[in-house]
Amino acid sequence: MEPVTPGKPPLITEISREFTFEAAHRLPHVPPGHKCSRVHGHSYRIEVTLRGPVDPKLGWVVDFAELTAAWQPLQAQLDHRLLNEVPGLENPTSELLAAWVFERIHIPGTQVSKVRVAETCTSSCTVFAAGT
Ligand SMILES: Nc1nc2c(c(=O)[nH]1)N=C([C@H](O)[C@H](O)COP(=O)(O)OP(=O)(O)OP(=O)(O)O)CN2
Ligand SMILES: [Zn+2]
Repeated sequence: MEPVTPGKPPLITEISREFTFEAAHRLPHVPPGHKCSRVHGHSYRIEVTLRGPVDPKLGWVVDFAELTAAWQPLQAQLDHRLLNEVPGLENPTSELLAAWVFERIHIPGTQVSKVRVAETCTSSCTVFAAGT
């Protein structure tokens, strides 16, 4: 149940956790000569955000550790890989990687509301659940 203060709208609560992994990729559909057509690597940062009710006794949506546990199988598929070889990531742009992660994290009683992928310090992509 969400915390409610009389006279104020109920709160929407989200929790987030950032994960990191190292991987190589190349972008197969960029124009000839584009630097990203060559294999190169990134230190990826992935932020996963969950939305859900705050448990009235525990005072949290879910333990952050549950988010880490849900992430672990994806980490195993991504870390120190050539992303183009991972099923579903044949064209591993930030946009498609964010969607790939979004579709694979499920925690009962919560909804993944957004996934942010940062390939570099200055570039990132965020995908959101429709209607949020
Ligand atoms: N919309 C997107 N644009 C680009 C993506 C992407 O996934 N979505 N990816 C790339 C490449 O992966 C590239 O490695 C990252 O590009 P860029 O941000 O240009 O990285 P640099 O650190 O090399 O930036 P400079 O400003 O050139 O130093 C490209 N575009
Ligand atoms: Zn790249």
